[in-house]
Amino acid sequence: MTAVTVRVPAKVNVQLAVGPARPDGFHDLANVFLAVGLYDEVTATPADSLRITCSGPDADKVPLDRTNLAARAAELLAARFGLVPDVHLHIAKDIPVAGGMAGGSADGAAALVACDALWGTGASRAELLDICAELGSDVPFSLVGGAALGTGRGEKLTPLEVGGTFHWVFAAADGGLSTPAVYREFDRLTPGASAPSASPALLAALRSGDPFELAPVLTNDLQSAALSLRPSLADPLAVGMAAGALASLVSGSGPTTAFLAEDKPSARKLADALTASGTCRSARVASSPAPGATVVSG
Ligand SMILES: C[C@@](CO)(OP(=O)(O)O)[C@H](O)COP(=O)(O)OP(=O)(O)OC[C@H]1O[C@@H](n2ccc(N)nc2=O)[C@H](O)[C@@H]1O
Ligand SMILES: Nc1ncnc2c1ncn2[C@@H]1O[C@H](COP(=O)(O)OP(=O)(O)O)[C@@H](O)[C@H]1O
Repeated sequence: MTAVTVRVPAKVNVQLAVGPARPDGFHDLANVFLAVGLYDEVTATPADSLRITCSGPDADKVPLDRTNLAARAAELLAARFGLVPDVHLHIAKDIPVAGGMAGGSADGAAALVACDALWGTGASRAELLDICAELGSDVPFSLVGGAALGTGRGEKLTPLEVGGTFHWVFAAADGGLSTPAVYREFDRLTPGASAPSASPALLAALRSGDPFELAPVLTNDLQSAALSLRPSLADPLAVGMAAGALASLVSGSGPTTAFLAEDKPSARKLADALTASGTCRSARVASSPAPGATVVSG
């Protein structure tokens, strides 16, 4: 095989319930992930050494060294199967970088699937999920996609049923937000956070597929922390509501903001209003759920 390309989705957290900091520095979560149809593609080709390249509007913000999650994925898979990770991984990036949409996690999961296919390692699903969890808390979800409840630090997944298609707008912001910094701000703002649990109303709304049922139960415990670090995020959130969003929230640790729309035409109108408002860098329409990391060629 000469090249394998894997397509992998972004995510939005439709519920992000955060507990107190654990002794290991992580937070226990009830993290309801929904994969959305904004995609990166990772192409693996044989090479003399491990090399990362990246294209796309945000490419200059992506590290091309061994800290890139795609590179780490190749190294971990190779180590497990006694191989040398000589591979060129090209990332065609469309997911906002450091935007709270798990773009780096997506590339880690995609690189893992691509290298597994290129090298013929034949890793089991359980082995792949194990490596994903080692790469980062959000990486297992990027592998499976769809919708899932993540517990522990978000890496222990239970698949969830989604009864229909939800239409979203995602407004990218200038500059990223550091995930550890947002969790630290959450700790400062929320002394005595209680143990997180999934909301039955939220799970029922996902099953219903009805955006009017989902809108009032969307929650993100990191939103106040993201707004505290970046108060200007209140502007796109307000513009989106005024322009007819059923709900608006910060995506994960931000600073991307997410808007739930009634249907696709409403989402397009909402995206136009957000773009025209000048309160965001760009606004994109996407629907959910979306499949996890999938080989698309090779
Ligand atoms: C907040 C969330 C919501 O899905 O994602 P983003 O919105 O940033 O994409 C995740 O919890 C981010 O997951 P991920 O980005 O994979 O985090 P990791 O690499 O595992 O950890 C990075 C750092 O985030 C903090 N962290 C992460 C997960 C967790 N449950 N508790 C934490 O406190 C820790 O400071 C950790 O050192
Ligand atoms: N493949 C990758 N794509 C983007 N960022 C990456 C990647 N690998 C490592 N990173 C690092 O991870 C940080 C967080 O990026 P990202 O995963 O896009 O955001 P978030 O954690 O908010 O979802 C980036 O600032 C970058 O330093």
